[in-house]
Amino acid sequence: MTTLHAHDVSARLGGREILDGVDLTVTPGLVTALVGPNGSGKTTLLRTCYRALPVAAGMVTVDGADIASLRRRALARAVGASTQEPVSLGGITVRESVRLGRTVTRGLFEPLGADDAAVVETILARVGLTGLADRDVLALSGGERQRVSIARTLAQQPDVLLLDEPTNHLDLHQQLSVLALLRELAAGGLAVLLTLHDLRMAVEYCDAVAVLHRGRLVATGAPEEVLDAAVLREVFGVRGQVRAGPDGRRTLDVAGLADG
Ligand SMILES: Nc1ncnc2c1ncn2[C@@H]1O[C@H](COP(=O)(O)OP(=O)(O)OP(=O)(O)O)[C@@H](O)[C@H]1O
Repeated sequence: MTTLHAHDVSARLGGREILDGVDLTVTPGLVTALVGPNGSGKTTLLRTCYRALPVAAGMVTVDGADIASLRRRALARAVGASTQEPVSLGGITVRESVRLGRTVTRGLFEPLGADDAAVVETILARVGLTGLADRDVLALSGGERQRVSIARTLAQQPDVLLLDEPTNHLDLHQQLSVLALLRELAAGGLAVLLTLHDLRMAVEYCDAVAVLHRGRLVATGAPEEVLDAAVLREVFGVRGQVRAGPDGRRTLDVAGLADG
């Protein structure tokens, strides 16, 4: 099982410091939601964790190894990222797009075999894409494309799964099924970190939340511990609280905007 750590990570974009000394652990077996207001640095932090953006200071490690020094294929085996970038330019089918996830951990001339085809079919089925497998990726809705991006990352079979807003184009049924799939994968030992705007989803479906505010990680831990009235007010500007129901399920009640 593989743990990803961001150690005292700072990042700069356009000459501005976007992240400032972030320490975050992405633990195997848990689904961790990275939450925070617009512009707080969530996507930037995620990008440093899969080396799409170099850190200005600090280090990201997987099982103790600095990802800056990993070879491309070793990094792809350790860390997979589903981003908000378009899944491909088109002209390829959903199945072919998901197959691309198998190639990133291979050499250029290492052909895919029957095992790879079986993995692709299993993942297409798990993400509910079997019926769309022969469609051109450009002929899909936003939500369908989002699932292709997730499926392609899963096809990579990484130990740490990073997802940038994996549910933002999905209808409620698909949102819940993606979150259920992530929980299932985490139960199998994967470390999962996803950015999420929907705090209710984070509270109800994630094991842990990490709160970013103005480029700093202000709290991390179980949702009911982290999202207290003060954090909801000061970071998110709302009045609210996390409640535990009699069945043990957590819910987030938001009463309205915080004063001022
Ligand atoms: N290329 C860039 N150059 C300069 N600043 C940038 C660049 N990209 C992003 N930023 C700034 O970095 C900050 C953090 O952006 P980021 O996308 O990480 O935030 P976020 O928390 O993911 O936001 P959102 O919830 O709106 O998606 C924002 O203030 C944004 O304007």
